[in-house]
Amino acid sequence: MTSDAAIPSRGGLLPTTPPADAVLPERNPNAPAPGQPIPSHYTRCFVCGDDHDAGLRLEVIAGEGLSLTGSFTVSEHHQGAPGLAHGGLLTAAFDDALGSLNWLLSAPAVTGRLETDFRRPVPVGSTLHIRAEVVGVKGRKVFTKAVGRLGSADGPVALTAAALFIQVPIEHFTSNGRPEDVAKAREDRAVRRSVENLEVNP
Ligand SMILES: CCCCCCCC/C=C\CCCCCCCC(=O)SCCNC(=O)CCNC(=O)[C@H](O)C(C)(C)COP(=O)(O)OP(=O)(O)OC[C@H]1O[C@@H](n2cnc3c(N)ncnc32)[C@H](O)[C@@H]1OP(=O)(O)O
Repeated sequence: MTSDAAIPSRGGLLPTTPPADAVLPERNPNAPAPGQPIPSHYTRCFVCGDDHDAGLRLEVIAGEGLSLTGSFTVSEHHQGAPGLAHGGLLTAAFDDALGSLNWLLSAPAVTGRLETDFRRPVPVGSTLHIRAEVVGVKGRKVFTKAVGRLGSADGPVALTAAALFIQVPIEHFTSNGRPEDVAKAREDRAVRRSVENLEVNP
């Protein structure tokens, strides 16, 4: 067996399950109330933005505590195999739904690690219902998990996922994004709302 030295390794998998000393912080009092929408963070976001012709248009609703639900309908733009959703695209939906949990903590964060288990094919035209929750926080690390069900909130399980988010300063976005998009984003209504919610100044 050969090992591919060109692909860097972190020296073992970093877990998406929280350590024993992780905590469950209080929900931020300024976060959307249970039952209220958690808005998109950027109108051009492929998953949650409304300014994207082929986007997933994920809609997210805050749940109790550090939880939320989300849903989107698979369109013909989202195919991998004929008539079936592309797996990577389903993973993108979970990335965003799990990432939206950070609104409840009101701290900007990016995905460090994301795992998805595909348990059932997801046909074009079906609606995927996601339930996601924070399972622990340690320092800057936010541990999360989610399930996706077909057709309804208690439909058959199609996917399960877990992710580790790392909290970052707002400069992560302003310094690393393509400058012209960052400049335009200062006027983006969804970004402005995010920045207000996150209580940070871009
Ligand atoms: C006017 C404009 C303003 C714009 C504002 C916009 C507001 C919008 C608001 C909200 C947007 C949310 C958008 C959500 C979109 C959906 C989510 C995504 O798709 S995000 C994209 C994909 N992810 C990345 O691109 C990350 C790329 N990676 C990095 O940048 C770095 O590696 C980063 C920040 C993740 C960590 O780097 P370090 O230098 O800050 O921190 P270190 O020291 O390396 O790690 C801290 C701890 O985390 C662990 N860690 C780091 N990376 C890990 C990983 N990949 N897996 C597991 N653990 C990891 C480390 O082992 C360490 O743990 P120990 O404290 O030692 O226990």
